Amino acid sequence: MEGDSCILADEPGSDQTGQDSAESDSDDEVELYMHCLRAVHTGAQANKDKNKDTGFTMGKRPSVNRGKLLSTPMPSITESLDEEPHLSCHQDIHKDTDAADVQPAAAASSLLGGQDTSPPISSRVAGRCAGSPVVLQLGKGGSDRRRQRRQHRRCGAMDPRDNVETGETENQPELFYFPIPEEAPSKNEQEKLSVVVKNVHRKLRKKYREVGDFEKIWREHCEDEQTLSEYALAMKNLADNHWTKNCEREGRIEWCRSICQEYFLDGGMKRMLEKDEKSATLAMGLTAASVSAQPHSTIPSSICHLRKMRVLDVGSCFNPFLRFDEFLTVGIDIVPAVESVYKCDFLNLQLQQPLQLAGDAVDAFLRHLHNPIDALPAQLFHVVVFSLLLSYFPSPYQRWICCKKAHELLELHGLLLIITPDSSHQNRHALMMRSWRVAVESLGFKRYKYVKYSHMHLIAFRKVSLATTSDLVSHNYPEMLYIPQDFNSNEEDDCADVPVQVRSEFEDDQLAWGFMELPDTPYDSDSGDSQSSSVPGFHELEDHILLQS
Ligand SMILES: C[S@@+](CC[C@H](N)C(=O)[O-])C[C@H]1O[C@@H](n2cnc3c(N)ncnc32)[C@H](O)[C@@H]1O
Repeated sequence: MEGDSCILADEPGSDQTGQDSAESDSDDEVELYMHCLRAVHTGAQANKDKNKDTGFTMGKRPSVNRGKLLSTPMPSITESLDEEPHLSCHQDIHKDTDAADVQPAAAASSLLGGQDTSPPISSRVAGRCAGSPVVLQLGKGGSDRRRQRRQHRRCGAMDPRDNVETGETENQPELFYFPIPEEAPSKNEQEKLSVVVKNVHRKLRKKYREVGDFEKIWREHCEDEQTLSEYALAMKNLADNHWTKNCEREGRIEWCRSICQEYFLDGGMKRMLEKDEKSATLAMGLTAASVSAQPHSTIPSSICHLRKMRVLDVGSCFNPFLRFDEFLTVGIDIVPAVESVYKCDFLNLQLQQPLQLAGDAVDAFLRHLHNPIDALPAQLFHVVVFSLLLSYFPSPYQRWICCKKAHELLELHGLLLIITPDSSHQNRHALMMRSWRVAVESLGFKRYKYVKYSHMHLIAFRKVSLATTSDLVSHNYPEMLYIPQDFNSNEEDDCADVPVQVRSEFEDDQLAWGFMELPDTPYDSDSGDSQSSSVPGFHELEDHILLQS
């Protein structure tokens, strides 16, 4: 899913959204395509059994897994479903399992018979999809053809005139190519892994709600090595085997990288400082001429003469930043999933006096840290990353402690990058994100960038003051770092050892298609630029980032 939504995030209005292909036939084709996908996803086993009954010998059929069309992982389709309501389509899918199961192979045989006369629309659908082609045979002629296709679907997609053994047909029908996404077989595994991860979060929240004492709960949690190891393995597996394949374009790690590049290397920080200086001096009543003469006096020399950006990745798990040369990365985690990550509980990390060393020496210090890490000097890093970290904690106060620590660990003008999961549309949790902003800014940060991807918020804060400006007595800042799950007491009921309900594939696709309609709108808080979206109201679905279907 990440990959899908990313299309809009990065290139709103690009033709990858497929708007140009919403022609009269496309609705039906998309529906058929869906139908076909369901059949392939869910019907493989049922196929075998049913074929025994019907005498179909699918095993003899030439494989349809040929002629890969494109390497893009997921189809990019925005054509709306046709006039049949989704629900009935869904029901159809179940009703027509028999037909759907056998249809692709029979049709594929036709393709092998050399009757490839696919019209352009088919190649457009196919051309934007990955995987192996499945061919559906359709009758000839405009509306007749459409009627026939509907009939075809309702009565069971197998055309009685087709010879399922040879794949030959009486007429010479048009052939439509419908690809099968390659990730289908691994989807179950992905779901299971995401359930492992989500259940850990849920259990923690449940305990917190029951016991209330987050320090006690946290201690017990950190001692539960088996759960933690399972979690780490599941996260690594998701990252290695699922996300890398699915989320080429909307990757949070790439986002972090590009923000750092832009801010530190491409003049982003300089622009921000100029702006700050202008605002400050204008506020003091100076003229524009004297404003432009203000020096950026506060930039630390380690940033002025930057060799590598020093990155602290908290909750690193599998050390995703290690592969980037421009970073000197220190990954920490309560349960490292790879050797290069240091074991460290950030919540209990001790902070020491800043090092008074030259840049080289600081880099050397970072390269020779001891495992596990219990303490670190303040003002050591240019970047602190919380990627999917804060929502792990059951209490807003823990999130707050983390942000406060990040502030202390950052050099002046350093960046705190926060990524937090949320699959709802951009405006749904606007208030929540606003409260996060106020809370984090109260610590001495200023928001630099914000973007909503399909399944997450990504926010960059820059450290603008050495002192923490928060006033805990008069404000409730920690509580402001809330997430919707903090208030959802039902979510954990009985979840302890029961797999959480997973969306059906149909729901997945509805969601996916819905997201493709959304313009994603980067928001630059400093410039105030935002193209806010008017978006449909999806219901809240937690942590879909873990299930980037
Ligand atoms: C959802 S995973 C995110 C992994 C990775 N950052 C990513 O974006 O894919 C959250 C990680 O935070 C780690 N974590 C949770 N609390 C932590 C703490 N107090 N200190 C360090 N790591 C922590 C967990 O062990 C887990 O590996």
